[in-house]
Amino acid sequence: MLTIYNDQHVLHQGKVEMFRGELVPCFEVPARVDHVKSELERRGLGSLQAPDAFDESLLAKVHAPRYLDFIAHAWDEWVALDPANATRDALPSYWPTRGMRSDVLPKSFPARMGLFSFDAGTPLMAGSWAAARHGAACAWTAARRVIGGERSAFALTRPPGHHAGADFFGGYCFLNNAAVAAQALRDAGVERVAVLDVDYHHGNGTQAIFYERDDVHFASLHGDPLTDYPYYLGHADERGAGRGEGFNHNLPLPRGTDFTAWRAALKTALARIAEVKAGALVVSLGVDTFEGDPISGFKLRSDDYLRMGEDLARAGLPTVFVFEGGYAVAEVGVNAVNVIEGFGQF
Ligand SMILES: NCCCNCCCCCC(O)(O)C(F)(F)F
Ligand SMILES: [Zn+2]
Repeated sequence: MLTIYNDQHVLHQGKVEMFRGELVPCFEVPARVDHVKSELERRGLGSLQAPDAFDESLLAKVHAPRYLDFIAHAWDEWVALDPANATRDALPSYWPTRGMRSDVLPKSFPARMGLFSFDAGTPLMAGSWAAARHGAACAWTAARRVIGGERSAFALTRPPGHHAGADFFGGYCFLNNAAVAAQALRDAGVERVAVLDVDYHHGNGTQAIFYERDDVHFASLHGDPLTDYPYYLGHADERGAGRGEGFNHNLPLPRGTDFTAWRAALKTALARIAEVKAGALVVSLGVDTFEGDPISGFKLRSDDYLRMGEDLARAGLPTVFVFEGGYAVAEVGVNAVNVIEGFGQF
């Protein structure tokens, strides 16, 4: 399978994140992508390409212009506040909640950090924008290769994207790579695109971006939001709104879910994707469903990812894989590439 690789991902390397009430070293580290890349190369699974030159205006098809403008200049504003900030990651501290306003753009940079985010676990640093922007270019390029006739393509990138909404970052995500890929497929004339999110965490950003649309069907298997991040979206009763009614499909699963139960949910999600007659598939490929993942709660084992790849191939759709989560760093390469291998062998 063709892989489009974001060689600028190393520019994004957070120092700390807020986790269970204290600042801890970031889980979302460059080594995650390095392990996947070296495993792809070790198995000789297809070539690695750089992304095509990317027209940034494409981002405005899934993200709000005022958000893009903020993110693109956030680091410079952070350092302009205080030169000492150049040695610190930018993190939000205040957020608008119920009954407060988000239509007015505050002058305060810290206030805008909170307006455009939903957690304190997503540090922003000097190279974050460049890494995220190049990652979106990878997802867009992977979609273009599939439009051009490739059966599948893999956007190997970080930071991840599925928690990023039209105008907010969070969950280690700034730009929604899967949404960029889905929109690229739509722009190329695919009548209806399915986004299938297999990351442990619900893709709240992707759901929100397409929630009122019937041309992109969103399906997600994830840890039940009653107990798991992102907590405030991802319930089974969220079925879409307006034209989008019926084109959102959440399958929350309890902590401790093993592959047998997980695979049954995947079958249900794929059956619905066939029913809505999707012409192409974007997979938000997170492998934090792994039993050894430090921040997640499912019990999938490494060989299960081969089966997952085979099941995804059986859907018989042109497929764009976009790398999302997975924090058991030693095994993330084997687990992610097992999906790619399983898909390709089928
Ligand atoms: N007590 C729970 C703390 C949760 N901290 C944030 C978890 C973010 C997960 C990110 C991800 O894995 O969904 C992505 F794919 F986006 F990278
Ligand atoms: Zn995740």
